[in-house]
Amino acid sequence: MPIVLSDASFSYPDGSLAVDSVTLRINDGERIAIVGQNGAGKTTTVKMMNGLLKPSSGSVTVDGLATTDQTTATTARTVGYVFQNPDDQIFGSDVQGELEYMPKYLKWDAEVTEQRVGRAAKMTGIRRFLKVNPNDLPFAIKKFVAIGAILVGDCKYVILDEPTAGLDDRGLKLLNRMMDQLEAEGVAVIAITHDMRFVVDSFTRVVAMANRKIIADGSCEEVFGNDDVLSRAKLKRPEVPQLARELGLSTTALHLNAVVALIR
Ligand SMILES: Nc1ncnc2c1ncn2[C@@H]1O[C@H](COP(=O)(O)OP(=O)(O)OP(=O)(O)O)[C@@H](O)[C@H]1O
Repeated sequence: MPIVLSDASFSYPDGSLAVDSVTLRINDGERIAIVGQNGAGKTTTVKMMNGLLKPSSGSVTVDGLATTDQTTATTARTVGYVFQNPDDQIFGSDVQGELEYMPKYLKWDAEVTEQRVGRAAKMTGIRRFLKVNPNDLPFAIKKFVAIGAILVGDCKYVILDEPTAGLDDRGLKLLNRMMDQLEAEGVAVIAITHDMRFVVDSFTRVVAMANRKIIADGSCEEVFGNDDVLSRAKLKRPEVPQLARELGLSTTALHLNAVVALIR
């Protein structure tokens, strides 16, 4: 069962329209990158997916249930949302406590809690920091604590807001490995990102937003091959496909090995 936004719009209480009539379907186990310039409406769109915001008009359903008919807490159990800034999410005094917050709130038994916390800590590479205060951790590790706290739950959809910001190569590898594991488990990953290299390396579907609307929804090849979309969404083509174009080799090659093969 999917997440379906149908002509969903959202206006903030001050009256400003942030998302204008967006229609989008996210299937189980999909990987989708949502891209577009600041203020395009990306964060508002994903907050509608997990019930943090309810559409002002149109509808948002998660596995067939309208978010307007459910509490945010109920929708958020199916659609996890990892905030862009871990400091907006983390409040536990140690990492273990942070990871155990949801199980305690939902009164899971000790065995299930231990198993889910262990799995989330392993997937996010934070096992050796369980006794540490998150505020004493570097930003990148704190980001993984924030992700881990969401993965403890049994979400079918995980939203990551700017997951690569502040990550080095090691963090990026860990993030990709974690996304591969989620994909293998049939969990959909929806990421908002300004990192176009991450998009071409790690996603198959790209949704581009501009001026509160979706202006493109397709494969990386389709979106990064479309000059009109790139200019309207103010996106920069990643270096490798840009180089392939400038050398007159290909308008669709995205990865270095494809470009090297063309040169050879
Ligand atoms: N709490 C709010 N009150 C009023 N307007 C808001 C609020 N939050 C966002 N907006 C406005 O809604 C529009 C869409 O914002 P949104 O945060 O969804 O965009 P975004 O694409 O996620 O941007 P960014 O990449 O900067 O996070 C913007 O014009 C923004 O100024």
